[in-house]
Amino acid sequence: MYVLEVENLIRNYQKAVGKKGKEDIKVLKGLNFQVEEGDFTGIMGKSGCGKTTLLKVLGMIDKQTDGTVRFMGQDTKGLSGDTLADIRRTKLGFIFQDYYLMDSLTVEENIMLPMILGQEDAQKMMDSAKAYAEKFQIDHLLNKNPYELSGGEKQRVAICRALINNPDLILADEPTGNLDSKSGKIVIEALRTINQEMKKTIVMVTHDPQMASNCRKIILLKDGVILETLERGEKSQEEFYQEIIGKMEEL
Ligand SMILES: Nc1ncnc2c1ncn2[C@@H]1O[C@H](COP(=O)(O)OP(=O)(O)OP(=O)(O)O)[C@@H](O)[C@H]1O
Repeated sequence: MYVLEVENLIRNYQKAVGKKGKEDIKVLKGLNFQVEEGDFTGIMGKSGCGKTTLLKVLGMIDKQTDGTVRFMGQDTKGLSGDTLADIRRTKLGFIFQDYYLMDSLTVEENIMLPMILGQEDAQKMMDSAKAYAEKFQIDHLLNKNPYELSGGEKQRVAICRALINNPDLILADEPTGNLDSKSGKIVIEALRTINQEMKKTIVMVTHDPQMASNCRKIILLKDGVILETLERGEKSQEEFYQEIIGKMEEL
């Protein structure tokens, strides 16, 4: 089963030229790929090549200019804003570099937020939040506010929030980008657990080859097209890391 099917995906932005003119900036120039259920797919490429743009379209935060994105077999093109918002809240989990936690809420409330918006039963929400917090060793922080936490702890809160509705797909944009290497390792370990134990499908943007070597597959973007897709296959993580480093020179 494909979680995502992307066909001829094009995303242009418009730039003002002179007083009245407009010019297209072509960012994604016709991408084709699929993400299978259970995949852990990385997206890599130079700064400005369109990684975040792609993740936003896959996460239905942004719309493509042309082409097709099917999520769980459904073409997202004709869906209303409300339907897209429902899909984002119930079927997708987002993890961002900057965490996007609400400082005015406790850690527990932050984790429960997608369920609160869905008006779920209070006890069910608290039980789920506690279970995920225990799984990622932040249960002792449930009554604190995000501003009292380290970056690595914040990102684990964001991971729990991303999982709380049992989504079909997790989208992560540079999830270790703001973390030191020790916290980054804890976060990537959490993502591996989510993928391998919980069988969640993950698409992760990263510029870090060490992070990327945890993926099963890597899409390399260059100049708005897919330069190559790397498969880990039977390679060890170290061998895959070396392959990624080699390919990065071509980006
Ligand atoms: N809303 C927008 N309007 C116009 N141009 C945009 C907009 N968003 C992004 N761009 C441009 O599109 C290109 C791709 O941006 P994007 O953020 O997707 O790149 P990226 O690969 O994620 O970069 P980085 O690794 O630096 O985060 C860049 O040239 C950027 O300036």
